[in-house]
Amino acid sequence: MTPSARLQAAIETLDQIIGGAPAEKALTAWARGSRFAGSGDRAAVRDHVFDVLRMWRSCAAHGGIAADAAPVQMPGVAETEMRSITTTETPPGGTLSGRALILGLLRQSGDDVDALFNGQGHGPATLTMAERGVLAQAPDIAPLVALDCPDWLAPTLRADLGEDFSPVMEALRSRAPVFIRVNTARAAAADVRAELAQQGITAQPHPLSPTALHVTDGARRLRASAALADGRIEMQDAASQAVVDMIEGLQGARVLDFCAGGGGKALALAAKGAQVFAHDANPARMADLPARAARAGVSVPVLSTADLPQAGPFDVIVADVPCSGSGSWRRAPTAKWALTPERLAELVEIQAGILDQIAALAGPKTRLVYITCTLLACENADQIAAFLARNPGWRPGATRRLTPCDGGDGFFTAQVHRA
Ligand SMILES: C[S@@+](CC[C@H](N)C(=O)[O-])C[C@H]1O[C@@H](n2cnc3c(N)ncnc32)[C@H](O)[C@@H]1O
Repeated sequence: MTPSARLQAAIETLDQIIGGAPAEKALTAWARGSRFAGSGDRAAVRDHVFDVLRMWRSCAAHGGIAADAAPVQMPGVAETEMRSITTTETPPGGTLSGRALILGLLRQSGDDVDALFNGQGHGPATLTMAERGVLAQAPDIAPLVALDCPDWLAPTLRADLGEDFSPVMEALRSRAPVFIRVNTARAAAADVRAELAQQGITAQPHPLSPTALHVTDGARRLRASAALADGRIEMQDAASQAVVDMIEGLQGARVLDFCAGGGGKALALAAKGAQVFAHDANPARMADLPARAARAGVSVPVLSTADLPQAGPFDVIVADVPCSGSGSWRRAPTAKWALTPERLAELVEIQAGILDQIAALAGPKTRLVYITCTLLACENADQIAAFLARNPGWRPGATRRLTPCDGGDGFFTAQVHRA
């Protein structure tokens, strides 16, 4: 496919998303109906679509969508949770469309729109007079639109991030870097790097974690690598690895991963020599964990809620709680537009409940480790302060907050100990 044809495919996929289709479904449907597309084409179309999802507001504004244009219905989000995204002061007020969004994207990246919208082959039709009119005008983009920040959340993010607000919001507009975690129980990082290099995959050590390698070239070849297939590496963000590195004394420790989900943290904990037990309120989320653990050469027994009271005592209980995910909006950009004040309040309540649940499971020597991938203080430091206020028998321990400006996703971790 030509670069223009890939853009046209992204335009059509975005039209499906505007119509209410979840992004992944729309991309899969396009790929199924486009057997001629190779893996490079599919990757390029996906990149265009996700670039727009990350920069939806600014793409709409640069594409000439006016403030009163149709509300953006983010894919996979219940109607009650949908928020309208308005792009103020952007004449002349076209209709929201995949074509306008892609125009807005190209305008921001400085690409030659005329050369790409050339009407040839399967590429987009040539520019209309109205589109030429939009492109001819100097864009007048409000600062929060330029940062692709939801208006309602800006005061909170500003207060919580301080001078990091703009750099962090800017970073969240870009693609996330690709990281792997070397399973150091099975392989040395240097050997993995050398093996990957032979397959055309360049991976560099990263300061966030000694187990992290930043894949700077050939990331798409990872899926076919023997190291991934046999559990010597896992796909895992570097900051996600860094928060596990913070937990001391893991060798031989009995650790409960209370919110294990797919098991990313559980496997990282086990690789450090912990005897890890996995639990999740939604056991279906742990479906892949046994196979992943076997591949990594560890055993991670799954505990049901009914098993928990008898399974202790644990040296460490980790709660990688559900959160707004604001630290990982690069990877899951629709979450940025789907979050509402009501959902955030609900998450804060769930997190407080989980902290109380793990405290109730703790023995006299158990340490609690709270983890989120959010940047919001109400889900992070404030949550821990509220827990300590409710529970005078606990004292604060090590805390760390990472933002995308540190290189990985935004993460927060806080440990609490018996007073
Ligand atoms: C951030 S995800 C966990 C990610 C996982 N630890 C990893 O590293 O791949 C949060 C998980 O918490 C689970 N969860 C939500 N509410 C819970 C609760 N009250 N008790 C336990 N787990 C809960 C969700 O099902 C979800 O799998």
